[in-house]
Amino acid sequence: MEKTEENNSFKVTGLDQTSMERCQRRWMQIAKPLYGLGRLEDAIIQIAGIMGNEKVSIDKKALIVMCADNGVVEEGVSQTDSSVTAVVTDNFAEGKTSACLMSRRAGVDVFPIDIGVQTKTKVYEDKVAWGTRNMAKGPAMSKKEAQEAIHAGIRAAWRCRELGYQILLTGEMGIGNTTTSSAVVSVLLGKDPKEVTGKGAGLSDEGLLRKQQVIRTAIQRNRPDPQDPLDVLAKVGGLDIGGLAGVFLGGAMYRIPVVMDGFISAAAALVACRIEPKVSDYILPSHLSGEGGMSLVLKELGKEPFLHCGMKLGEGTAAVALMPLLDMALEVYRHMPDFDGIQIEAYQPL
Ligand SMILES: O=C(O)c1ccc[n+]([C@@H]2O[C@H](COP(=O)([O-])O)[C@@H](O)[C@H]2O)c1
Ligand SMILES: Cc1cc2nc[nH]c2cc1C
Repeated sequence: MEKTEENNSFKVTGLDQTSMERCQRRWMQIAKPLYGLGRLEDAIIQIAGIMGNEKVSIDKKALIVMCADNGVVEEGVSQTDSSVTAVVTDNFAEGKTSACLMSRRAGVDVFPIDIGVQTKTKVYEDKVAWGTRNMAKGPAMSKKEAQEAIHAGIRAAWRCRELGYQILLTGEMGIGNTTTSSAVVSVLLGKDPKEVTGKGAGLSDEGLLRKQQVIRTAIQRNRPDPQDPLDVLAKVGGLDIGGLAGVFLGGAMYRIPVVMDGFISAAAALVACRIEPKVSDYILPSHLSGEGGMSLVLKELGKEPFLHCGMKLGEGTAAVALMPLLDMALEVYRHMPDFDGIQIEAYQPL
């Protein structure tokens, strides 16, 4: 990525070690088997390091859903056509999506953003373009558009911080975005499209072969530079991926934990970490999406998913699904007696 004034403003500092040590000490004092809550304990320690406070709180949770269309859909890479993006985006406005319903149960507030749907929608608009161009024929976006998408994501993170949100969850809606995500991951990890591409929202075996070939063509035609994440995002990515990369960057800049969702969100996290590697400290994974190269991205980012449910719905659903687990771990962290407390109770008459 070129060194511009804007790039230099991605200021990310490290985790607060003192808060992490205090948090770890508290976990060790709690009257339970040592490391009994496993990686849920690590997650709370990580959040303490991000917040700079061992008194961890993630009561206010925001799911940011980036909605956008992808020009490559005209190549027949998805089982539905692009009009579905706008329909589902509008359903977000009415709370009628899987992510909205799950969020209602998990105490998460949902913020859908139209960053690039090809028609007018009913959700908050921060449109960089009316969809991207077909990457099989030329670059999906200009570098400026890719940069603007990232900045829209940073703005969304900033607005959430201003509203007092303590954890950000990433979600997206965009027909064709498993194709763009596969292309981005293929280039950034140096893998053949075959290794990272899955059936998305439900392609046939034949459709999958076509999708892999379209991705191969797009990469050959545009020759994105694997050393330049912005170039990769612009040429074979999408506005939703760019927006989510911005949310990851913004979360790290404003010291708010950001939860990764599925494959599209993982591709965005990869872009953000290639722009600024320190962003990785601020990312919590949620699940192992059944889609394509998810495990390769998780490995590259050094993240172990918490959930292995075979989910691949997108919208932020798996990030939301992780919230009750974190809330339960926090309940123990905050309220469980420590070993001393238990000893005192043991002397009470039965
Ligand atoms: O998150 C995932 O891993 C995931 C995997 C497969 C499909 N999706 C969702 O399905 C849509 C993209 O599927 P497709 O086949 O049109 O690329 C998009 O709106 C995503 O939210 C999401
Ligand atoms: C109906 C539908 C809902 C979705 N939500 C996320 N991706 C989606 C794809 C389809 C096709």
